[in-house]
Amino acid sequence: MHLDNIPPREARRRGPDGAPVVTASGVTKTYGRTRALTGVDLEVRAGEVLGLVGHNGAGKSTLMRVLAGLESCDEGRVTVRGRHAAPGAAAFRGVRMAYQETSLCPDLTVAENIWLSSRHCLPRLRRRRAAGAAARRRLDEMFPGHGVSPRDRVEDLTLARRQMVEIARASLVDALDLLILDEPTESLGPDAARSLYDHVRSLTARGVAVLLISHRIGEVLSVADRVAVLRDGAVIAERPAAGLGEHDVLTLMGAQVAERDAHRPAPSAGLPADRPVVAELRGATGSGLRDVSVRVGAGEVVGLAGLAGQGQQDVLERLWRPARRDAKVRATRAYVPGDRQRSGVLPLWSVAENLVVTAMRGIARRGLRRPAEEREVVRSWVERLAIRGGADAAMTELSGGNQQKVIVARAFASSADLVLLDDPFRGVDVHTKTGLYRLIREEAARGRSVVWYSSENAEMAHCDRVYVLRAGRVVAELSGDEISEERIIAVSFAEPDPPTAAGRAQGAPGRERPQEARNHG
Ligand SMILES: Nc1ncnc2c1ncn2[C@@H]1O[C@H](COP(=O)(O)OP(=O)(O)OP(=O)(O)O)[C@@H](O)[C@H]1O
Repeated sequence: MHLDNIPPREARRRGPDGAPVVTASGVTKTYGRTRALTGVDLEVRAGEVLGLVGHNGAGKSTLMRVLAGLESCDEGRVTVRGRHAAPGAAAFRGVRMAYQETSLCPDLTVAENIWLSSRHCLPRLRRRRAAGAAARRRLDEMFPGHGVSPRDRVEDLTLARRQMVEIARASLVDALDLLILDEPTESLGPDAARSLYDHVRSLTARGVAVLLISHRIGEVLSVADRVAVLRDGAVIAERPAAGLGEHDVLTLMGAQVAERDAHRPAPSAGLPADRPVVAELRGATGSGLRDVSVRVGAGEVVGLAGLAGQGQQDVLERLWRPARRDAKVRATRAYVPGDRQRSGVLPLWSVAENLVVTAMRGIARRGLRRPAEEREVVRSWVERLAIRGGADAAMTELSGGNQQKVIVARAFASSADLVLLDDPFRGVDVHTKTGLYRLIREEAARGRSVVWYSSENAEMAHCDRVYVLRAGRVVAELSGDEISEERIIAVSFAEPDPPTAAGRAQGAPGRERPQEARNHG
């Protein structure tokens, strides 16, 4: 059967729109002492988008795996179109899931990955070509201008492109009944996210059910027909999205809404002359940067903003490894990488080991480790960031958001004077984010410096100063009241200067860029 030909509704094995596709009844799931789900009742109906929201560790991913037939439950049952189905049963074939961390094999190509997960719908002969063609068609349809070739090795793709392939992979099946999207837009730019939701609408119009998990509550409310709120493993509310406000949802989730905008710095005008500079780039050029000058004062929180892929990671990289003459960094440094699966998490180690690994040296005396002091450091960070799972849990037992908290805690637990953050709060719930903003300001008040790239412009309001980058150049330096989402967007999209001959030769600005690089914001 041809992959891209989703049959017309009457030919599909689905009921009328609105009929339950997958239903969970009294589902309970425990991992050791952790009760991830407690008696969940939830129904996903044909032709609807059901939004699922909840704090980090609420049980969203666990519930998704149970609903997709990938995991068994301890109590309760899951039915597909009214019939009881055991995990792995053929009934789940039309239920597909796109994972937040992606499920792709990094050392295989895009086409090979597609063949692995969709081989039952592909011809046996010339399979690589068929898988490549199907992948390209679906990517073109979902993410115009994606910039992915079926021959690309997944490992070489950016986070955003990997996410696009993951979503396309999930939707490639001969008869899609339910598409589960776990934090699909955390690594995508606004254009790619818009394209995705256009596609979601075309799927629901054909009767496919979509389950959307996201911490971006505004996005959920604008896309979903219904919203279910999961709290500590139980569905505590299920409402139509129309008429629900962001504030209502956050309150149901248990977030302290009033605190959200606290912890903003007092407005300042630029870097005070008397503040020592701990790190500096002077006219940094090459590997993505073009004459970038950036200064970071002691105890300052400096933001890097602009559309994604405009050189922000290169600035962080240059401050992290200041090998060249144009970089002067006096401070000791810690780095929170953007891609936690590739370079952040030490998966075979416990939470405590992951957390203390950078602080160990500072805690040790005469080269000897001090286990009691290490345990105390770990305990205080687990408590401070409310890391669900505890110090002794294996890293892989933690939910995605809690893993991210450990990586942030690891950087701040070190004795580094300068903490470099590469979009660190992806997948972190609103309540935890509030705690992390407070943490950043507290650490800055103690004299620590922070350089922070965020794909969410609103977060930049927590910075003292912000450099906005475009095509590898700093196009604006904002401080105090100038820092606002609107201003950053305006500067990011302002007409670029006409390219110079030298610029054209280097090929940086003024050139057509792929969607992913152009549109993250
Ligand atoms: N394989 C596992 N082993 C042990 N505990 C687990 C495992 N998977 C999940 N858990 C625990 O179950 C709980 C629910 O985790 P889950 O990943 O479902 O949360 P979530 O709502 O998806 O969180 P996030 O928003 O951070 O992704 C957490 O306390 C987590 O530590």
